[in-house]
Amino acid sequence: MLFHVAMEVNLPPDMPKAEADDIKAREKAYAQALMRTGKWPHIWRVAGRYANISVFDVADADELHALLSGLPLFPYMDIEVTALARHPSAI
Ligand SMILES: O=C(O)C[C@H]1C=CC(=O)O1
Repeated sequence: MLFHVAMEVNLPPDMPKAEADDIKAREKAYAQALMRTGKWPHIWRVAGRYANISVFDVADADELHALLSGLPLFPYMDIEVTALARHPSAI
């Protein structure tokens, strides 16, 4: 099942740089591990914002929630999820 996921990151401006760098490094490792499994096949930076548009390919919304809530940056993200269904005109 495919989901369109929009993530916006809002790190506190007063977070120490070392802490922010550590979370970002753990986030990258977590995200790339999921990409290698095929569960996170697309990620695009939203130009001009600390945000991304992603596509997840998972069994259901419960699996998606488990993966998203495991993101190291999850406590600092606003996330919008849209379930995708096959378009009748798609070939
Ligand atoms: O940079 C981001 O968009 C946030 C997050 C999502 C994947 C990743 O590596 O970082």
